Amino acid sequence: MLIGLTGTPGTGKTSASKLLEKRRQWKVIHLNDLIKKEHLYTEVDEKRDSVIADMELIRSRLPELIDEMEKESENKMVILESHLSHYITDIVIVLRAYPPELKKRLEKRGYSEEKVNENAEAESIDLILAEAFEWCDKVFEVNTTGRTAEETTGDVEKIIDYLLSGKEEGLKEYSPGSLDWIDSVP
Ligand SMILES: Nc1ncnc2c1ncn2[C@@H]1O[C@H](COP(=O)(O)OP(=O)(O)O)[C@@H](O)[C@H]1O
Repeated sequence: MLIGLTGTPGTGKTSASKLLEKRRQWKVIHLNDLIKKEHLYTEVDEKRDSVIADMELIRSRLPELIDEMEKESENKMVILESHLSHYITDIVIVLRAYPPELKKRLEKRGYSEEKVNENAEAESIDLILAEAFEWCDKVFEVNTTGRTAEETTGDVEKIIDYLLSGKEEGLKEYSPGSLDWIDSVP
């Protein structure tokens, strides 16, 4: 089973996925690292200090890698961690953070004011969640606001355990669409 872990930068995808690798030995593909390592991008965006991912190349590279990892994975489950993962997976967990809190996290990470505001703005209009609805069959939402990275990891772990056991009815608390942060960014 392939599960996407997506969300605006700073919502905690890397922290949660790394904790799950440690805690549960689950297999995780950190897609943004793979894109850079295997040059799966078309160009470098100097201004934004990022790369423009080549989705065709990524889509052609992932099946083989996922196959390999599913074979190594005891429960055949692989997490694809990236703010792009909802373009690839059918099932996705969207991490959310109240934009003013998200801004603090990104400022702490040393992002430029422009990049902080751009991401806070995207989070306030539910951009990633809307894309996830468009691209994915199953969407779950985890609000990380005011919680620790460990608590967020526990939420993600609970969703995945329920999915693995086929008991999705227990995941009502993670149904998306209850957050409205449209007015949270001046
Ligand atoms: N509830 C939370 N869940 C995840 N990360 C959190 C949380 N609260 C604060 N953080 C902090 O926010 C930052 C999230 O960074 P990271 O995991 O790299 O996010 P992403 O991979 O989504 O860009 C980390 O410094 C983390 O410690």
